[in-house]
Amino acid sequence: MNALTMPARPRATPHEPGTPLVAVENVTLRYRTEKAKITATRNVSFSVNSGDRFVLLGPSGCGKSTLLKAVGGYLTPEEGRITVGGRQVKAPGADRMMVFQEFDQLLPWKTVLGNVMFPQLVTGKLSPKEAEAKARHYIEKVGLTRAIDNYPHMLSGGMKQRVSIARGMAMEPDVLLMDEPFAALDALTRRTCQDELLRLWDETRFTVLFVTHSIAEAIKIGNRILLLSPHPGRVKAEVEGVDDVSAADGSAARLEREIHDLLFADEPEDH
Ligand SMILES: Nc1ncnc2c1ncn2[C@@H]1O[C@H](COP(=O)(O)OP(=O)(O)OP(=O)(O)O)[C@@H](O)[C@H]1O
Repeated sequence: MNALTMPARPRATPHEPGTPLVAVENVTLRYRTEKAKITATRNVSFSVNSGDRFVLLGPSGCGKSTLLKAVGGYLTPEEGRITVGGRQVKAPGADRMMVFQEFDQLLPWKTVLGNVMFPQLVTGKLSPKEAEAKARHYIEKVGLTRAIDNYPHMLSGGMKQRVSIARGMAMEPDVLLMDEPFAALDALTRRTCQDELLRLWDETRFTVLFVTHSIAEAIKIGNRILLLSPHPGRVKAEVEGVDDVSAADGSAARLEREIHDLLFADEPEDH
């Protein structure tokens, strides 16, 4: 599913202060294949406040991507409900932009500028002139102004991910949905991209829902972390105040160990 195919949708109206921006309530998500029904997540609840860097963390196959897609409106919960800005999610919308792990999210025949402008033009949200100004602004924010006229094949993996982030941010969504956006990058580039995302967040305080299976990445990116059990995913715990831990005093390493123990405590399989 490509974020670029999203239909235009009015921005969510500002929600009541004190109420969560994203509310996931008792959500069970299932896939139906020819042979079986696969429960990806069972009875999951969490809420994301405006300005949160909320991380979904859990082992491979626990349903993190499935949950993110459901918030994106690409999957409908079999039970429970999801609201964004107080409105029930029923379809994809420009208030929820997704950034994926894969590098091939960009249109190969468009330049960096063209790619970042594209969703604005498709949704008719802005005039071409306004879309260009906004795109240039966010391209500058991700440090790609010098590559603005380049085509995707001329960019490194990290640069392509930064274009995807600029494209998502340029839509100024209520929530940016990021599905392991840095997982395919080499360790050094991954760290740089994480630092850049945090710098961007410092500047604009956008809301992000971020999926990863790396405990270290979750601690670095998130201010709140939801721990999911192995398949099918259920909530194991929520960690708040992650911003307060630091590498310097060893508290980040301690938290990493605690999360590890929580995540990998033995649990019976349940289908
Ligand atoms: N299109 C699909 N059809 C059927 N089953 C699916 C489909 N997509 C995912 N699943 C199954 O749903 C479960 C959750 O998958 P999901 O990709 O959400 O997990 P994840 O936690 O994001 O894993 P990873 O970290 O490996 O990406 C898995 O058992 C997976 O095999």
